[in-house]
Amino acid sequence: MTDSGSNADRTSTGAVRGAGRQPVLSVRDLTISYRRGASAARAVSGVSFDLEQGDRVGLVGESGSGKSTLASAILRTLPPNADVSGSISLHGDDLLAMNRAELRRIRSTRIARVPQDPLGSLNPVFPIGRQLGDVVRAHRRVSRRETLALVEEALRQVGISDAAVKRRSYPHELSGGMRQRVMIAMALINHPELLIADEPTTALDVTVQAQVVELLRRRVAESDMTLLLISHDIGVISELCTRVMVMYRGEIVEQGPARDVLTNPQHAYTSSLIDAARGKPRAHRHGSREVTV
Ligand SMILES: Nc1ncnc2c1ncn2[C@@H]1O[C@H](COP(=O)(O)OP(=O)(O)OP(=O)(O)O)[C@@H](O)[C@H]1O
Repeated sequence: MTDSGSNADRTSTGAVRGAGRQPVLSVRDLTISYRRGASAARAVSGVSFDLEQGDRVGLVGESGSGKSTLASAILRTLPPNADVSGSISLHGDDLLAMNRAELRRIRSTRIARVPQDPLGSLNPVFPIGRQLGDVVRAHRRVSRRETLALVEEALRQVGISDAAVKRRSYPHELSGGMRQRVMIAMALINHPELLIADEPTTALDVTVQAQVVELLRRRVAESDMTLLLISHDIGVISELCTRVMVMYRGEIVEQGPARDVLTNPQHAYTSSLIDAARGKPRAHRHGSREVTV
């Protein structure tokens, strides 16, 4: 991850590591506003960063800081009332200029998403195996038999050992943890370069959360994938991420190696987030504004 616009100063380490290679994702001066009637509210303000191959970057920040807006811009799923300026490129390809057909081609094969709510993302009327198979066949010319083999392999890779049976299950027949495993299988089945996970464990029981975090960690490491993980949970970030970006009111206010940011935060807001995660909420000053987390 290289810094290009943040006001934190230790992010240059990523720039050295990525020198000479094209980043997987490059975001430059990204600004996003939502139109509401005659007015507009800015949700993301002049954000710039790079993600290099294999980077696992945690995006943290309080509710409303712009994390999901940033992720939606990268996924090209912003609502029609969003105005975007700046640039986002995926291995040099201009994501913001892509038309629908181009976006269909890159979704799942180059960029994929693990959602917060698997139930809302799965189709209730089809077995999960069929839904995984549809994702494969949307992008590859493979026989039914090959599709089935790929689906069962994908399910086994996320720890679903009785894949031949489980693939016939409907979403409502599975537990929340199982459904999230299915979503991870679906996100990875076409080997994307970049995985965006938006609060992937928030909707799960605490015990299942740990298993899903471990699964994500293993699968991302096995495939040397680039990960952008949005989370409020500093614990999840420290388990999964090598680097951290902190968003505050639409800006990236701090970024750097996870160990440095989480043990020695430079920005008062980041300290508050870490204290909040340790159960020590407190108020601090940010600029002229009083903030409580
Ligand atoms: N569709 C929309 N229309 C108008 N404003 C929106 C829309 N979506 C988000 N916003 C506003 O944009 C700002 C950033 O919201 P966003 O959801 O990106 O933050 P977030 O950091 O992801 O928050 P959370 O952690 O609660 O998901 C907020 O002020 C929010 O109210």
